[in-house]
Amino acid sequence: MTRQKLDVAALDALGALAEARGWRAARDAMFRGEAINTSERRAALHTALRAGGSRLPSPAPAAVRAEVAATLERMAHIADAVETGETAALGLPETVTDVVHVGIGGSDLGPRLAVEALAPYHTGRVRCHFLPNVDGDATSTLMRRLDPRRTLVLLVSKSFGTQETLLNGRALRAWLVAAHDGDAEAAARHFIAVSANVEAAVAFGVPRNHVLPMWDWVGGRYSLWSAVGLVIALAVGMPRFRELLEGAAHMDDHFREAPWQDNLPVLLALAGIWNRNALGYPSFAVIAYADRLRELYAHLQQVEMESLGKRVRADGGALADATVPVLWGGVGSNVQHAFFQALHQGTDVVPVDFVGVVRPDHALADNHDALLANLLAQAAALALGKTREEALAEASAGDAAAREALAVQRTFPGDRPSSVILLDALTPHSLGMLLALYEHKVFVQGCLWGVNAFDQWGVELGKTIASAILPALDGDAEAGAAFDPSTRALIEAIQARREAR
Ligand SMILES: O=P(O)(O)OC[C@H]1O[C@](O)(CO)[C@@H](O)[C@@H]1O
Repeated sequence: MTRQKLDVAALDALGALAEARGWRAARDAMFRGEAINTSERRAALHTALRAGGSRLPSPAPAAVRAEVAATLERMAHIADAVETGETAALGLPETVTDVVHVGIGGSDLGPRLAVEALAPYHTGRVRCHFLPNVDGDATSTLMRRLDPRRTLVLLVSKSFGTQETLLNGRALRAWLVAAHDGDAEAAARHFIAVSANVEAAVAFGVPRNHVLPMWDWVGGRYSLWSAVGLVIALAVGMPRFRELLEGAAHMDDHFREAPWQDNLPVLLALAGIWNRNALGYPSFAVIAYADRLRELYAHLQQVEMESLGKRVRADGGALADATVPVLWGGVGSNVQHAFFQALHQGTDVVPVDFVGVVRPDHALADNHDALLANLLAQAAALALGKTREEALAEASAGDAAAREALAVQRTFPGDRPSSVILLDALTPHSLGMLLALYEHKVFVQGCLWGVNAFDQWGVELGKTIASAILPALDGDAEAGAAFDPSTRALIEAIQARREAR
């Protein structure tokens, strides 16, 4: 259900634009595995990862489908072994009670969201922990709390070159080696890696038969459907993981079959384009009225902003329009008591996607009714607002001038757009559908804006500078001299305070 500020004529014009930009041909090229990620000369074939759950024949290359099937089999062996406690047969530790998933960005956000969202489906065989950040706080806390002999570490990095992941991996390796009295081989049994760079994972010390593949045709932010999602399979079991894939595949089928007028990803995309380009709204919020979807907006931040945060067209030409709005969000009803004031009466209009769940996984019906009532109320309040006359009728105290002043404060402009997405229940299947819905929304917007939604050159510069700063922080004066005055001053301030201790 949407309350977008679009009339039929505007929607038809946007649909005609999508048709003129060839969204259907572009979509089919993606599903076929053409190199649509032109700057990296790669396919974007995340849909092939879930094609097994599709009703439609997959146009992805047979070799790709075979690799996907083989990898799913390997994941199933591992997940089944963890569930039955027969891990030793796979060269893993005899007992596994805890799994630490080490990875960042796309190698973290999607899997973490899914593991949290599917809590009622957890088998309970293992506890799952996530270690995305290079901040040593979380790493050292985990090393204090967990029993290394019963811990399985998943090193998840498409490139196997990500600083945060490698540093945490090294810290955990040292912890495991120490727990095995210096026996590196025994410690290596605790590692599984998921990477497109198998040789780097092996060089790190992960046994070759513990490395699951990734491929250059899967973007990090689209990778939870691959072995990157092994932690999901460990948490909920492989049959549930396959249901997640199936849900996504059903959304793929809908995206492939439905005309734009009925096509949910296309309609979401067109509403977003209208809000951004016709109405000029600079941001967009996703509010889930479900605690278990608390990480949804964070995952979508990467899916939308890393994909569409581009300032030139895929062919290098200048863009005609602004691209991705800032995506932010949180969990309702908590955020009603935080930033909703600004959504209702602030000077900027922020379109909202409300995500709700009709049937909860608990018996507290009163709580759930209140949750849904809040969702519906917020969408209605944003749309309808409250006129000055209505506010005036409510203001009883004081003289006419005071009542008038109060009424102005209590007026809501309304006419603020939102969409409501309701899941029947939060299951592996519906979660798969929801996440694929947004992936395809992004695809359509990329198509209309003419940008490459599958590269992310904008994250490279900071990484390069951080590598160069490291030796300067360690006291290499020559390295420090190369930086701009602000960076130099900050490095010196940090060094001075370290020395002062
Ligand atoms: O899986 P990797 O190679 O460690 O990369 C992690 C993340 O880093 C990024 O490249 C951005 O820094 C993301 O696109 C990616 O999901």
